[in-house]
Amino acid sequence: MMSVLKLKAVSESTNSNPNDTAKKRQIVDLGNGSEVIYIQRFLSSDQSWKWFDYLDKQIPWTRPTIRVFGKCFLQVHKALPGSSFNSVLLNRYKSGNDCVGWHADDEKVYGPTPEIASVSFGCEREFILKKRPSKKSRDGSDEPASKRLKKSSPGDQHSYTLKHGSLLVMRGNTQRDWIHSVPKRAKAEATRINLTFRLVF
Ligand SMILES: O=C(O)CCC(=O)C(=O)O
Ligand SMILES: [Fe+2]
Repeated sequence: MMSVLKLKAVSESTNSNPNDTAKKRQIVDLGNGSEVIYIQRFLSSDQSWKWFDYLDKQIPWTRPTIRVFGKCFLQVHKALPGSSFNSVLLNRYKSGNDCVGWHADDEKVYGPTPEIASVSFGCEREFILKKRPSKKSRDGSDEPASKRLKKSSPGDQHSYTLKHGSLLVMRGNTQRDWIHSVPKRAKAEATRINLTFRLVF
């Protein structure tokens, strides 16, 4: 499913204005140590279209997902002091028919509390986070799943429209307690490219 590709550092600057970025930063506390940060205008529209064109044309999109190790060429950590990333996964959604099903990025290589920073280019798509339907709840109670399901509340699902040039970060216990997806959207005709920065141990 994935291939490894070496990519040279191509740019050190993002053109993002730190004051503007700070204004638009939304931090959502999902509870129990899970947190999401969303910055709608992380990159300017022009800069984001340059990235889109570069990635769309230069990456050999023979597979839907490509993993790149090494130096991250977009300085995402500037917006996230204290965070570090050493790999980036590239996803291309040719149209609204391409999607990612419910999953958590909880593989052992990402450690116990993975931080995942996702930058989006091109067509807007919906990103949904949903509380993980676990067999045994993480808060210590072990009621059957049927009972817990009835307790689900609107706070158990969060949806973001990932805009061109936006940054969404999942951190803390988000991969342990939540799952996420990018569902099919019949109306989304254009291509979306998404980069997810991760720290692989
Ligand atoms: O395309 C996205 O925004 C999310 C992709 C994703 O969940 C993943 O690569 O693990
Ligand atoms: Fe994911």
